[in-house]
Amino acid sequence: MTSHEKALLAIKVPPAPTIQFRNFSFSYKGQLLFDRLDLDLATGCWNLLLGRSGVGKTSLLRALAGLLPDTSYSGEILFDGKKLVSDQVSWMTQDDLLLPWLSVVENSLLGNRLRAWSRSPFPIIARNKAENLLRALGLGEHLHKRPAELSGGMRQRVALARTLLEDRPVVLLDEPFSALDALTRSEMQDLAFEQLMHKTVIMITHDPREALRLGHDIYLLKGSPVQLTRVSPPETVPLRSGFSSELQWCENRIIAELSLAGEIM
Ligand SMILES: Nc1ncnc2c1ncn2[C@@H]1O[C@H](COP(=O)(O)OP(=O)(O)OP(=O)(O)O)[C@@H](O)[C@H]1O
Repeated sequence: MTSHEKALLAIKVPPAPTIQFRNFSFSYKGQLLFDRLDLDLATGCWNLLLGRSGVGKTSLLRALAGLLPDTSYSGEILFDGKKLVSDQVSWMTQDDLLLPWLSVVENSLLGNRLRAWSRSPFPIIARNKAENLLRALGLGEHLHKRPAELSGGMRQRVALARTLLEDRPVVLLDEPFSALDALTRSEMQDLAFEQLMHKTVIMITHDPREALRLGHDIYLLKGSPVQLTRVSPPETVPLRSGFSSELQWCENRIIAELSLAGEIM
C-alpha cells in the first residue's frame, strides 16, 4: 500500500456532535407541526422516533438535514452549539433514490461520484470497501445489476450501503428496514449497528419492537403540534433480543401511549 493510500485510510470521521433543538417551530401550509420544541439528542447513540403517519417524523429529519426552507421555521438546530456544516449528516430517505442507469456498486458510491472522488487517485480503495460492504449486506451476487433487476428489499440494502459509505458523524434513517423479511431485517440491523458505532443515529420506525431492539433513546411523537415523550428502554445495551418481560412491558407501554393519544400507526 502506498503512503497516499495509508493517509486516505487514516482519515478520521469527526466525532458525533451534540444536537440541540432550541425553540424550534415549523409550519407546513398553515399547519403548525412543531411549536417551540426544545430537545437534546444523545450523542453517539441511536435515537428512535415513533409516531403515526403524518405526525411530523420526516419533517424532523428534514430539519436536521438542513432541508427546510428558511422561511418555514424559526428557532435553532445546533450541532455542537453551531449551525449545521455540510458533510456532517447523511440521510437514507424512505425512497431508495437509486439511479436506474447505474449498477449496484456505482449506486452505493454515488456520494463519492458526486464529489468527484472517483477521479481521485484512490478509486480502487473506495470500490473495494463498497463491494465488501455490499457482500456483507448479502448483495455479492448482484454487484453489477441495475436497480430494476432487484427486489424492493435488495434496493433498500443498496440505499443502506450508500448511507453507510458516506461515513458521516450524524446519520438519519427513515424506515431503513421496512422492506426486509424478518430474518434479513435482524441481520441488517446488526450490521448497521456495528457500522454506525459511536455515530449519532436518528431513525424513524413504525415498529415498537424494532425501536426497543436498537434504541438507546426512544421518542414518541404525538399530537399537533407535536409533543415528544421520551421512553427509556431497558438498561441492557442494544441489540436487545428475545421476549423478556421488561421488553414486553416497554412494548406495551409504547403501544398504550400512542393509543391513548389516539395515535394509530
Ligand atoms: N415538504 C413537504 N411536502 C409535503 N408535505 C409536507 C412537507 N413537509 C411537511 N408536510 C406535511 O407535514 C405533515 C407531516 O409530514 P411528515 O412527512 O413529516 O410525517 P411523518 O410522520 O414522517 O409521516 P409518515 O410516517 O407517513 O412518513 C404531513 O401533513 C405532511 O403532509
